[in-house]
Amino acid sequence: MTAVKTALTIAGTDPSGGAGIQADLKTFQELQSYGMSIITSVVAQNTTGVQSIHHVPLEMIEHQLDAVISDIPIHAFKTGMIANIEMMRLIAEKTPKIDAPYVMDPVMVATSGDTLIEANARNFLREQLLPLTTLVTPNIPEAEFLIGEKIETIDDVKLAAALIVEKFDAGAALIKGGHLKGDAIDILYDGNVMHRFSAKRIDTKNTHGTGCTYSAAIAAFLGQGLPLYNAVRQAKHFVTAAIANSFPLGSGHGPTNHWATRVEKVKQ
Ligand SMILES: Nc1ncnc2c1ncn2[C@@H]1O[C@H](COP(=O)(O)OP(=O)(O)O)[C@@H](O)[C@H]1O
Ligand SMILES: Cc1ncc(COP(=O)(O)O)c(N)n1
Repeated sequence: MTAVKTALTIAGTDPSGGAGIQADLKTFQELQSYGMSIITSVVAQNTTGVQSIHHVPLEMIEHQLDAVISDIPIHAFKTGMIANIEMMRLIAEKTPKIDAPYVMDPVMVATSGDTLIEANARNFLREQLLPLTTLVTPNIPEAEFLIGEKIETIDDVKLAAALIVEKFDAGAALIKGGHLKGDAIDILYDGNVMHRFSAKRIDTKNTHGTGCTYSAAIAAFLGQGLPLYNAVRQAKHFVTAAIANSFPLGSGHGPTNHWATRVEKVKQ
């Protein structure tokens, strides 16, 4: 029996390697989980933006899910880009069969500003998928959509995190402060306690894929058996190092740099 833990991502692709499935698999690998992937949409994108999107036929998404679920134990999984209601419905049907933590990155808009999910799918995500999650990880614009209010201060962030758990029934909420001013402060509400994770803001435009990397790291750590707080703490350390080591690849928002993050883990 091997001690290796598996992590599965269900998401869209990024051929330029910075976000989506590619970022998730790189993160799983760096964190020594065995990475697996279900592709929902093939996205032609790079550091400057999204050029076109091809949705994988629903039946093929189902076959990919069945192939993995029927054969391999899944210790944790995450979802990223799920573009439309039909895909969401399929995922809502299939994933309860997976007895493992579920981290949802409610991807709506890429760092470049391009929209990645259909407008009518947002409500479905909030109403049908959120209650299935162990943790949802919205950035500020995504959290604003989920609660239907503007978020400007850390107090607003805390209120939003509480609402997402108590009103919309997410298992826990981690709201990421990358889009606010000042230090990069994220708030985790686990249904009981409000936790705060803070890092110095790094002066860089190379933030393509930060959200994907962060949620993939959390999923990997949960799959390795860490409790939620500890998984987020390790993942925050990992994503901050990946941003600090990012580099100006391409002419737009460069990617975070996973392989330069081989740093010692923080003491819990
Ligand atoms: N410039 C930055 N310096 C340090 N941390 C950052 C920076 N930008 C984002 N982060 C952190 O990266 C993680 C991803 O956040 P964010 O960029 O808001 O997500 P998304 O990619 O979904 O928009 C969070 O932990 C956030 O605090
Ligand atoms: C397929 C896919 N999924 C997600 C993102 C969001 O990336 P970011 O972390 O930069 O917001 C993306 N650009 N492409």
